[in-house]
Amino acid sequence: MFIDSYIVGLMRKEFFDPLNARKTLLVFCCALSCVLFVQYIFRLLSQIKKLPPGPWGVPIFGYLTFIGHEKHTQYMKLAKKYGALFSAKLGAQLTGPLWKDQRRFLHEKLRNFGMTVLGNKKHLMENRIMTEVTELLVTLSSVENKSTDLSRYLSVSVSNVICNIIMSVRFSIEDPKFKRFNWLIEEGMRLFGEIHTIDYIPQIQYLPGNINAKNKIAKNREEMFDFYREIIEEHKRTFNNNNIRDIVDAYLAEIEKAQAEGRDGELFEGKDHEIQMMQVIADLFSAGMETIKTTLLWLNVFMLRHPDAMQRVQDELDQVVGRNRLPKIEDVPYLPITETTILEVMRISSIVPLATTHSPKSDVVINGYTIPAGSYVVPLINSVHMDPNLWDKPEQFNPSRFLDAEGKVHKPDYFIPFGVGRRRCLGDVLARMELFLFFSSIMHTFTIELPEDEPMPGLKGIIGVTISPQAFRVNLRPRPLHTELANMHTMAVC
Ligand code: HEM
Repeated sequence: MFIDSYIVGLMRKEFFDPLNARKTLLVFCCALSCVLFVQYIFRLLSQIKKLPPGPWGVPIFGYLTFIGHEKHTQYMKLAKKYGALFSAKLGAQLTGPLWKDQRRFLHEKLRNFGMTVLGNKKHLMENRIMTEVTELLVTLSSVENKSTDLSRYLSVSVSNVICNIIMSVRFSIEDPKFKRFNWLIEEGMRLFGEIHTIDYIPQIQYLPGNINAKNKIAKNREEMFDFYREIIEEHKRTFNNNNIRDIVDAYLAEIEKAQAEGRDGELFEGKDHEIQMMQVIADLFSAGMETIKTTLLWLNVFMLRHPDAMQRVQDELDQVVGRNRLPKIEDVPYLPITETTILEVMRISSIVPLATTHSPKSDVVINGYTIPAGSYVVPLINSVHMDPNLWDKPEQFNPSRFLDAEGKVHKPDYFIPFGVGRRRCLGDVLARMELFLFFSSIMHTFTIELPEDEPMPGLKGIIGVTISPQAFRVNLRPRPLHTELANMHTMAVC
């Protein structure tokens, strides 16, 4: 109302005196800017008042300059200071329908390949994983009683599980393609970590260091895509709609169906089908490989540091599974000590300390605070897992905290290694199967010991996309074997 009447007055004066009118216009613009600025400040202040408490930071960058490399540790300090729900100005981004379509599609296909806890199909996945577990045990038995770095053996076995599901490919440990592939992924994760601030302030992507990193990422991505392209071409040559072998085949079938129905222009929002497919393959591979390998490494670190806990797992396996076979998924309900050991290592290591960035589409009110539409919401997994109000002595390794009074496994709602809500981990079922089968089989076949002159691995992790343990070595002492395991060892000796 005030501004409208101001404009009317100005128009009249300008009509009679053109020289003065310019000055008046200038004054008007200044006054209008002041009014708008004051309005903006009022709106901002009232918005800030409704936000959860948090640090102010500095203009433009907000709190970003204070976060540093150890984001999760810094956020944990803020959570201690400001409470479970706090805000820090960093930026904003929204997700779109393409993600939803891809997630729905992948979820359904992964279930078809056995990523399910129910029905007959669960054995499909178990069989795929056990092929790799057995192969790993055979390889490890050739290095038993020698100081060994488990990381490279686990890398290839875990990669083979996910590669098999995605594109029916297996690698051998010495395969130069596999080594290069692994190197590209590791470098990609390191480079992404280096330039993560671009997500919040896109303008800084043009700084020389960031341009270099972005160019390297693009070059590496192209090299990986060349490999995927070859795989897709091979799948196209051998495609049979009645025998869908893996995720690549499932995508090819979907594209063929969309073409037949005349809606291929709509598929993946009309984006290039092959590029979409390759991106999904790349994402699934990196999400499904690094996480499992890292958790298995932490399991070994904790077993080295707590031989009594390892002994309890082995005693339980001997009693329930016996010495004639390897553990199976159907044994899980009878192996609470083994299961809670895995859960406790997942809690205490929180290998994915921050979940992905979520973003509400409209304003959301929580505990009286308003989270504005489009703001970043980052669940702090490790803060929740280390909260002394939720866990008794959270710094201590104690698998029995997951056991109830009757000795049954109990997972509280605030145990969230796979995140929460609609963006919860897509691979949680596969992850739980893999962790159980790999860990229990290694424990059943070997005792993990620290080689002479090797330091005990510490708990301070290396920060990348996941938090992984520092390099360490183990001695694998074989455990007395019968039938199935004995045959496996004979194979290794041959
Ligand atoms: C110990 C193993 C794993 C852990 C701790 C883990 C953890 C997580 C977490 C915390 C998220 C983000 C969830 C959120 O933002 O709320 C996530 C997302 C995701 N994970 Fe996992 N994950 C594991 C294994 C796997 C495996 C084996 C796969 C392969 C199929 C996988 C595929 C994915 C995908 C595709 C997403 C993105 C989901 C989306 O954005 O909709 N993860 N994971």
